[in-house]
Amino acid sequence: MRVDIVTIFPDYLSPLELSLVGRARARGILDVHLHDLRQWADDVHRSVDDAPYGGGPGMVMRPQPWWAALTEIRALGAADGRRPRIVVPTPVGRPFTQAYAADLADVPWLVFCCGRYEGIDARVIDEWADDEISIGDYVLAGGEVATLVILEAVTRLLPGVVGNAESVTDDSFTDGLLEAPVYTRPAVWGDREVPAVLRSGDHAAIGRWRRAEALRRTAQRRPDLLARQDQAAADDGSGGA
Ligand SMILES: N#Cc1c(-c2ccc3ccn(Cc4ccncc4)c3c2)n[nH]c1N
Repeated sequence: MRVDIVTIFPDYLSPLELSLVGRARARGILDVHLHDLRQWADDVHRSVDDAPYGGGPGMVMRPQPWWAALTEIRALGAADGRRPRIVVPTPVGRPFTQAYAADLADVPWLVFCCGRYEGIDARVIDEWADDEISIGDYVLAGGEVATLVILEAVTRLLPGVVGNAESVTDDSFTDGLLEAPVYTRPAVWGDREVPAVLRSGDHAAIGRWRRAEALRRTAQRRPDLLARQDQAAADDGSGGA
């Protein structure tokens, strides 16, 4: 997978040199290219923002640098007919979910547009954006953190990245439920003991315990996920969660 990231703060993306994503890059599974938007700004001051039409607080990112940047980046694929999927993190985007991550993990070339200020001129979004994604119902100061979140969730799903493929399929949300609690040694920590079933070696019982715990946790913390499961079950005629 090739990933191009356009930002006025390239250093904000330095975590992509570390850990899971860093290892995927070192192994050639991921090919990340960072671009400073200012290199495309057409004025001597390299300006990327201007006052909003209609007034209001803050500044808006000018269309010209983005248009020039995306035109040049898209042209990289012209010779062999490749076209990138252009992703714009934004507070007004579609919610980012594990299913969305799985969708993006199948895309050979992603381009992330990291906005700042009050956002990017709407004409850029209208023309260029394939996906407008929000990572949650809170307000950030720009798209870089969201790009890191999205890219980590997508990279985990790329073949060969996570050693034990099962740990990806057993993820929270993959089956629509939150994961069961996890434990490791020692068996007793202070006055707390690991549930006996997990040390029983009875894999059927362990599976039942984990499913029950996942359902309990989901009902307690994310009843919306259960409702979604029940609706999906009703739609395909099978039993609920
Ligand atoms: N994904 C995502 C996001 C963002 C986000 C993303 C990109 C930009 C660019 C600029 N801003 C600042 C801003 C813009 C408009 N309104 C308020 C603040 C951003 C926020 N905030 N919250 C999320 N879940």
